[in-house]
Amino acid sequence: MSYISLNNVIKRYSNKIAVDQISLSIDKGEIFGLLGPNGAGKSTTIKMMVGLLAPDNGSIIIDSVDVKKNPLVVKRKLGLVPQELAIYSNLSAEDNIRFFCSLYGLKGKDLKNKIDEALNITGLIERRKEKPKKFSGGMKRRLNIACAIAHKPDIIIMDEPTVGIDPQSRNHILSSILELNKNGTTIIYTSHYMEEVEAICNRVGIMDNGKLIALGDKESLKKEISKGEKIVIDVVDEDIASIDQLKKLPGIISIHTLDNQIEVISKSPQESLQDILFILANNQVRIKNIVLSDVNLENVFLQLTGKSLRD
Ligand SMILES: Nc1ncnc2c1ncn2[C@@H]1O[C@H](COP(=O)(O)OP(=O)(O)OP(=O)(O)O)[C@@H](O)[C@H]1O
Repeated sequence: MSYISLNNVIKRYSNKIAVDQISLSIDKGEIFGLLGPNGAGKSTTIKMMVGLLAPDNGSIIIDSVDVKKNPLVVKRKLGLVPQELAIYSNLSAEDNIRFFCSLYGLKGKDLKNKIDEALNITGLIERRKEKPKKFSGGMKRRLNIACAIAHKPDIIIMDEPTVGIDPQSRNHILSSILELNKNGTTIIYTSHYMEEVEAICNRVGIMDNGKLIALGDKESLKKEISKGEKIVIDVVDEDIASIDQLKKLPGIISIHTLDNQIEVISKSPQESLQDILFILANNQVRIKNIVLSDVNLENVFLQLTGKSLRD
C-alpha cells in the first residue's frame, strides 16, 4: 500500500472545478514534485492533503489514515509550508518557531534542540533573536519553512516556497530540502518553476486546469513524451513563413517560438539541423545563435498542453 494516495479526488469552488479527478500515490522517502502553472489546482490539492479543505469526491489516505475521517491524526505527521507567509512579525525568529512547536506539545530540552535544528537547517541561527520585520523576503520565507519543519514531521508539504525570493535564499531552501529528505522525510513540493522541480524531485506530477496530465519519474517522462532533442535558435526577426516550412520537415516533433527564439524538438537534430538552416537562409532569417540541448520538463509541459508553464 502506498504511503500517500489520492483516489479520484475532485474539488469545486461554486461552479469552477479546481481539482478534477486526481489519482496519484507517493512513496515514503520520496521528493515528489507537483508542477503546474498558476491556477492549475496545486494549492487546492495540497489543502485537501493537509485537511484544510474537504474533497467533494474521492479520498486521500496518508500512512493508512483517511484525512477526511481523522484529520488530527494526519496533521501530526505533516508540516505545511504555506504559500502565504505564516509568521509573526513581532516575535523573534526563535519565538516564532517556539510558538509553532508548542502547538505540538513540545517542551524543555527537546523543544530547544528542535528550535536549534530548524534554525540551523534554514541558515537562520545567527539571526535567531531578531524579529522578521527586519528580514529580507528570502529570510522570511526561510523562517516560514523553519516553523513548519521544527516539530520534525514525517512528511513536509511545501506550496511554492521560493516565490519571489533572491537566488541565494532559493539555493539555501533547495539544499535544506535535500538535507531533510536525506534524513528520511517525505517531501511534496509544488512549483511553477520547472528548474526547481527538475533539480530536487525524483518523481513528478504535472497539473493543468485541475487535471493531472502526466505522472512519473522525471527522466522517463522526458523520454516518453519527447522522444527527441532540442535545437534552440536565436534569430534577429521571426518569420512566419519559415516557421510553417520548418513544421513540415521530417522528424520534427514540435516547434515553439517566443521573443525571436525558435525552439525545435526533433527526433534526430543532427539531420534536422541542415534542413532548418537551409529554410532559414532561404527566407533570409538572420541567425544569432544555435544551441543543441536535452529536453526539459518545460518542454514536456509545452508538448502536452501547447502552452508554456509561465503563460
Ligand atoms: N477560494 C477560492 N474560491 C474560488 N476559486 C478558487 C479559490 N481558490 C482557488 N480558486 C480557483 O481554483 C483554481 C485552482 O487554484 P489553485 O490555487 O489551487 O491553483 P494553483 O495551481 O495552486 O495556482 P497558484 O500557483 O496561483 O497558487 C484557480 O482557477 C483558482 O482561481
